[in-house]
Amino acid sequence: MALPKEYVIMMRELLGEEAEAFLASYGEPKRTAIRLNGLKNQADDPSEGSDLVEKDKPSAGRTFVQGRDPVPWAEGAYYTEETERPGKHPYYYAGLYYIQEPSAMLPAELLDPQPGQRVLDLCAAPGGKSTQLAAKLRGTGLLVTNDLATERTKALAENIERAGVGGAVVANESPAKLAAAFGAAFDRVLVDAPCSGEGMFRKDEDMVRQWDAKAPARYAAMQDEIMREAAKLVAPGGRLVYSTCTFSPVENEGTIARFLAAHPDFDVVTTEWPAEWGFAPGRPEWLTPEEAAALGPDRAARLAGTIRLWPHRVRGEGHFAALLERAGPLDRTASDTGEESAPAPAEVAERPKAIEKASGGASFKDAKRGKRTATDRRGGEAAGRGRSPGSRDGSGGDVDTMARYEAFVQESLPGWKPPGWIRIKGDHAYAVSELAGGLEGTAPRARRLAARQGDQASIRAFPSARHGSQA
Ligand SMILES: C[S@@+](CC[C@H](N)C(=O)[O-])C[C@H]1O[C@@H](n2cnc3c(N)ncnc32)[C@H](O)[C@@H]1O
Repeated sequence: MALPKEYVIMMRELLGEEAEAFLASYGEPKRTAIRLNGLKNQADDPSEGSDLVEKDKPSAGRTFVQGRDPVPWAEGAYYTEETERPGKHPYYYAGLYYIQEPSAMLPAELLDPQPGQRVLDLCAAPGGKSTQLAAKLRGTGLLVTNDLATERTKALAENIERAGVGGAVVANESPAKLAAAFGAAFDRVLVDAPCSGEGMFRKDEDMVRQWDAKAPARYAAMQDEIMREAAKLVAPGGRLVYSTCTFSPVENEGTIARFLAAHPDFDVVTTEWPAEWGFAPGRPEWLTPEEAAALGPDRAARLAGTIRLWPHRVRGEGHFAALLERAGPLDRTASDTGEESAPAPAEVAERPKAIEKASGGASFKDAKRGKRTATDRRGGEAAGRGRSPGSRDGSGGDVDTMARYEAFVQESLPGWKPPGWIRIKGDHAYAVSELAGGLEGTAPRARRLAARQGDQASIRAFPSARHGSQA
């Protein structure tokens, strides 16, 4: 593979004696893998949860991975051959697995969301890490999955839907707008940042063509801005993973150093991994003198707790990941185990102040009182009485669709309650998680975002259950 000259010089300077082994890795095949979707590869006994790989009765997805090498750092992930085409298999279209580069599976593992938590994936498209995070939530809690690029967000929404994710909200917003809408509401935040992509040269030769020596500095400025907003979204005691698929220090240790210097309430969490996986520590000595001075020697040394994945050391492509924690007690509103269902609106008494504030307070009080808007109905309640079929409800929903949805539930699913409140969008009915209260139905600002979307989804709420127009 022909690498840019300046890139080779830069990597030789960084890696010294190790550079030859690193450069030789470009002659090796790229690493490929799939990750079983824990939300769909259920074992026969539902009480067995999503601990699927150890079970005796293989689901269709598990049959597909039999005999393959597991990716050791990722739950339910297996290497594939470079020549295979798992994207053409019906199981892929059924959402039984997701095709994901093995190193790219590390950030979600590091973030390690627990069932019941509120999780934000800020730069999420096309959704590899979001689907992984969703599987870890096991249908509980809330996943807000966002990307700034509209076209990419459409692919993200499709992947979330194919994976059968419940309780998710897909957003197409700037981090600043999300920070204004939600505040510090998330237990876990992932920033899988746009980057110069040096770690993906073997996987995607377009990345080689697009690279130039100024790219790392350009991306670093973008990363600083995203991280500034991301910090506002992390709850006290919450965790933030920052990851890239590049090697340049200014986008990795540099971004974390600049972030920590500006956010004394965040610190690096050091994790330990089996030596045979080949993970390497971050390199504080690669900071610029300015970055090092702004952070101070003690905090700079903490950067050794970040993780570098080098293609000549791990069975995967190039990656960087940093696990950060915000100081303070984590004030969980959902249960720690997350096994209980989400509270009904009248019970959401311990909703974080940040959401309450962002939603203007009044609507939250309405929710506490059990008052509902036109789109905030549970199955079985009457819809659109006194309104002509086809007229719009309060936030762009179609009253006729709501009526057909309710008739369908009454006739075909008597007694069934959706696991959230119902929002009508076009000819679909979505059950929106109660934990998304700051976004839909309670937050006037965020509701405006959703309402102005036209046919370009700005915010799409994904259901735990979804019913088409035949409803
Ligand atoms: C490395 S990719 C994310 C890959 C994704 N996490 C996955 O696992 O499939 C980075 C993403 O950041 C998005 N992006 C770029 N600038 C952004 C910004 N300011 N805010 C949010 N997302 C942004 C890009 O559109 C791109 O989809």
